[in-house]
Amino acid sequence: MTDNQNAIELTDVCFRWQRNLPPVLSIPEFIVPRGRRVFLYGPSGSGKTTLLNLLTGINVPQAGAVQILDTPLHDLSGRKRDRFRARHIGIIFQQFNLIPYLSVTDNVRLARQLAGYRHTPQDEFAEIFGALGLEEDLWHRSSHALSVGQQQRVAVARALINRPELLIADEPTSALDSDHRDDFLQLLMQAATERGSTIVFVSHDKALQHHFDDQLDIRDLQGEVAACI
Ligand SMILES: Nc1ncnc2c1ncn2[C@@H]1O[C@H](COP(=O)(O)OP(=O)(O)OP(=O)(O)O)[C@@H](O)[C@H]1O
Repeated sequence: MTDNQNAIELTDVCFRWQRNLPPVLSIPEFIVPRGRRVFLYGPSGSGKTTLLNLLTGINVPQAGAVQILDTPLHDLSGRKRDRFRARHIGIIFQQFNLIPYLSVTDNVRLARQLAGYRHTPQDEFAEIFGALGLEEDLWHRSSHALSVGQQQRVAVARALINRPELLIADEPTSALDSDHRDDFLQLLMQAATERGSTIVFVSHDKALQHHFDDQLDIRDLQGEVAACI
């Protein structure tokens, strides 16, 4: 392993969902330097979520290298990838994936436990909840009893509690009205920037792209990869 300045390095990646189908992703090279904030867009079905699944090690490509934070995910077992993801990557899903019967705090605590931390000082929860504007009277409420905007903030708190080097977000604003999207994104960016996280953010909403350093069409990543032909 080499210590370099890139958070993400994909080389000659080929990914198919099924052997007899054409590849969904054929990416000669994709590099994101550490601390960079990338807005990723492209038409429906173009492979954005599939790419995020490779970056988080949920899936591995049939060919090529996926090097994340100096770690070759393509060489790791599923169990080691799960462990790496829990410790180093924060993920915000489109549907949030909160556990409805757990409280706000316990939803976030779960991310700490999955990453192997046995104890989390209350201050750490208070800090991230405060940064995201989650008032104290919500901290012990079940997440099913929250508004969509509140659930979204809890999902961000859960993604950031382990101070992840890499933050991955898949359409996290699609359930918000346009008035709340910019506010939400500002909170998200501020909290992530304070933690020095690299961000890859997928959205169809081009109005959000000015918050980011780079705007990238996934179709521009695709190219010829020998193992894919
Ligand atoms: N689990 C799966 N099994 C087989 N094919 C899949 C699977 N998931 C996605 N696909 C296919 O892979 C292609 C890319 O899908 P993906 O979800 O990555 O696109 P997307 O760009 O994220 O789309 P959207 O903007 O609609 O969310 C599509 O043709 C889709 O049908």
